[in-house]
Amino acid sequence: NHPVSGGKQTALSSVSFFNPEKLHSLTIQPLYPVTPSRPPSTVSYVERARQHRWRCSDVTFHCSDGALRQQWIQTIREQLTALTSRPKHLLVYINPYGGKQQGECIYEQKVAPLFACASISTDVIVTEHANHARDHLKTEAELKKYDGVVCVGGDGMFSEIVHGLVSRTQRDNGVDQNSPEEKLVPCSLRIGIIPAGSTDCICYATVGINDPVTSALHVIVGDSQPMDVCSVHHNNTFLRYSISLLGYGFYGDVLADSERKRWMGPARYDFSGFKTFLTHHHYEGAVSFLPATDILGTPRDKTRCRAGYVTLPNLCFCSIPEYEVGWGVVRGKFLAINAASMSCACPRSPMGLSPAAHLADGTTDLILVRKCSRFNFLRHLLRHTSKDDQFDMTFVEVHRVRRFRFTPRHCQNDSELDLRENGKQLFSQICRDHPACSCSPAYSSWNCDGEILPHAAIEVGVHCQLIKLFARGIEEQPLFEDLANPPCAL
Ligand SMILES: CCCCCCCCCCCCC/C=C/[C@@H](O)[C@H](CO)NC(=O)CCCCCCCCCCCCCCC
Ligand SMILES: Nc1ncnc2c1ncn2[C@@H]1O[C@H](COP(=O)(O)OP(=O)(O)OP(=O)(O)O)[C@@H](O)[C@H]1O
Ligand SMILES: [Ca+2]
Repeated sequence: NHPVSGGKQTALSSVSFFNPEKLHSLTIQPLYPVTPSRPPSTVSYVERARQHRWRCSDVTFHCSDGALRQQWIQTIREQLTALTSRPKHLLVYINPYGGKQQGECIYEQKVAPLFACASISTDVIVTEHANHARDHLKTEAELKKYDGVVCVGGDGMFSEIVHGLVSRTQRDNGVDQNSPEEKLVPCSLRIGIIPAGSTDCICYATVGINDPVTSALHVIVGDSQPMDVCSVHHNNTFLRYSISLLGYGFYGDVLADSERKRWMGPARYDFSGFKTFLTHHHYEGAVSFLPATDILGTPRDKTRCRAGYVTLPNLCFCSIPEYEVGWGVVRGKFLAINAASMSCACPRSPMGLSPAAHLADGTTDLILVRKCSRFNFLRHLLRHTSKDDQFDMTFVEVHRVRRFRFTPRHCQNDSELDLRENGKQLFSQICRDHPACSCSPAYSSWNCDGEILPHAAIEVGVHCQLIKLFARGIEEQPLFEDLANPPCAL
């Protein structure tokens, strides 16, 4: 019996509302009265749009009965207070130099107004240098004050937050990160990513799109998506964590080259990708791995990690002793050795490096691309841009694993670093000896979520569901009728 109209109006106050059926709503805003006797009220809510985008809309209710109106607002407030998963106080880090250097602008214009509308208070830190956010989280931040940490930036910025939070959690719990066998303690605070980077692969694979408003709305409604984290060690020394891609050979060389071209912005990856493709270096070594034998899926099946995918936590990291399963070893010359702990879907490759990889199953997909012709490697790369199976090639193999190690051929015991130092010398010596050959250097670098690692010989273990994001995984595309449905009133 009460007329409903759309459109935004200035709010007097706001509370949030959530209808799990179709709409994930946000706020009800009792408005300035149109006439003093009949003040309308506006409910803001989340509406699904195309390609996994979420948008904030609102609906205005007019009610002639002031008491009834108050009752509506009261009821909505009570319902919202009962939603304990929604964050109320967030710590926000903005990288002003990520991606196209739009981080601050994106946050101020698109995200801050939504947080304010949802009554979320924030402490905002604009970072002043690389690792500012990581070190602040590791040592100073008063984490008890917050319900979550949000980063505005790309995958590199997200990685900083993960390193800060994971290290802090281990330190607070007396866990030694340097031991590769150690079981790490999961972080309690959820992490939100407002995409403003070059690749935004974590955001793309956990939300389905790199759109700041969509990500802000996932934070507001208090979504939670657990994620695996790989720890990387060298000689019992902790190096880094990886959440998306650990890549040696092609992706390591692309990254090393692209770091020198940061001024090009996101286009640096395409430039360096093309250059690395032409260079066509291969690297020799041995990969040993512990296959995940107790899981249902394989990297070659057609299942996709989608919202609501459930894993069996009791089958996660370290639950099966290594000696029961046995390690596999593959030796040879490789163009690329990639470990994808999640699909690594991104705008360059909408299905990702490993389309069937799961966000939170305690495994990583180890992809070995053996030395092959440029033409065949191009065919393999091109398949990342379509639905064709990039693993269905004789020179490619893929294993779903819980741990793996890589030893480069020229690495003997602890002398790897010396060799690496002298790597260029070694390479040029070889090439002087064989002037007509097309030798590859002895070593590539590991690309660990967009950071170069200082060692080629590494040991990697997957830690099942070590962190949680303000996300829900990629939702199956809703039917068109759902999009057309008008918002539900209370
Ligand atoms: C012919 C087209 C083939 C296109 C094949 C594209 C496959 C792209 C797969 C991208 C996977 C990204 C994984 C994400 C890694 C992130 O943790 C990390 C940090 O942000 N990003 C990068 O390291 C950034 C890595 C960016 C890598 C870009 C590689 C571009 C390759 C271009 C090859 C061109 C060959 C052209 C030959 C004519
Ligand atoms: N104030 C700052 N000045 C310089 N570097 C910073 C600053 N804040 C963060 N960084 C560093 O910038 C690097 C890149 O940031 P970010 O991930 O946001 O963007 P990107 O590299 O363009 O995107 P992507 O990682 O998606 O490719 C990060 O590794 C981070 O450590
Ligand atoms: Ca995984």
